[in-house]
Amino acid sequence: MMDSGPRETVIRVRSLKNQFGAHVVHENLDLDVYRGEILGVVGGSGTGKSVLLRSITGLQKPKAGSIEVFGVNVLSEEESARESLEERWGVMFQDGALFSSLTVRENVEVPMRSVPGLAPAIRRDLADLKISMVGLPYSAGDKYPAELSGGMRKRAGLARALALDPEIVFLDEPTAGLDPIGAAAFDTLIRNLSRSLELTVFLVTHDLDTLYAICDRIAVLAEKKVLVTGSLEDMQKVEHPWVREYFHGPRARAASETQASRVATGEE
Ligand SMILES: Nc1ncnc2c1ncn2[C@@H]1O[C@H](COP(=O)(O)OP(=O)(O)OP(=O)(O)O)[C@@H](O)[C@H]1O
Repeated sequence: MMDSGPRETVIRVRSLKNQFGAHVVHENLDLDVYRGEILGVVGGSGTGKSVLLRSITGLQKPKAGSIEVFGVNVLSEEESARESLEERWGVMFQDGALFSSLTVRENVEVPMRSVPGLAPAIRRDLADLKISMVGLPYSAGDKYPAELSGGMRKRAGLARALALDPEIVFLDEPTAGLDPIGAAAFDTLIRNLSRSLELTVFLVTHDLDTLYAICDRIAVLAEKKVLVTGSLEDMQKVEHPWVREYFHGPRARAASETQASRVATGEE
């Protein structure tokens, strides 16, 4: 992330509450996301990482609180304001969430269909551009999701998330289910796209390698809220039991060593 001058908050969550029946998932949750950063959102299973992502993107109506994206209140705005906001972000769900009956190119074209006056031929060319941006071969555009590997499907999902040139992308466990080499390649792709397109990335992950390799900042969900935010270094000092176990455990050490060797061998 470029770190020059004061940081611009692009997502501001305050006093968020989410509840399903008697089960309170979030209570008094606050979070700021800054322009251009890659924020890694971590936490134990069921702490509500996906629910947070869904709340911010308007897919889950919270019980209480406020959510502003680019200064617009996601929860109370009129439909038209919300729609124009939705053009400024893209979402990639875990399995890519592609339409199985559409080719990759047609999937990437879906969000573009809402843009008035965009001729089909231009839409097609733009979709091909997005497909190549995520490192898929040109031929992938004509394939159906079932014909692709898991890693390629994720790339296709990312291409669709990038369809409208968003300023923010939300990624829900992008490397889940990928082998380590595929996961590392996906991390590199996210980082390179984030830098070249000046994207803000909200990234839900369990993957410590991803945190070490590409995240500028980490937000830990625990005890129904964002317990702490900061750098990896900051996380080392947090005394909370889950945070200690997560960032001091053997997997964290392995991830830290992997990243150190990547830097040493110039892969970084
Ligand atoms: N639509 C829903 N109805 C009822 N409960 C829900 C719903 N969506 C989520 N929950 C519950 O909210 C809690 C948080 O779910 P969420 O999927 O956000 O967790 P998570 O932190 O992303 O977990 P994981 O790391 O396992 O993916 C869980 O207990 C889940 O069962």
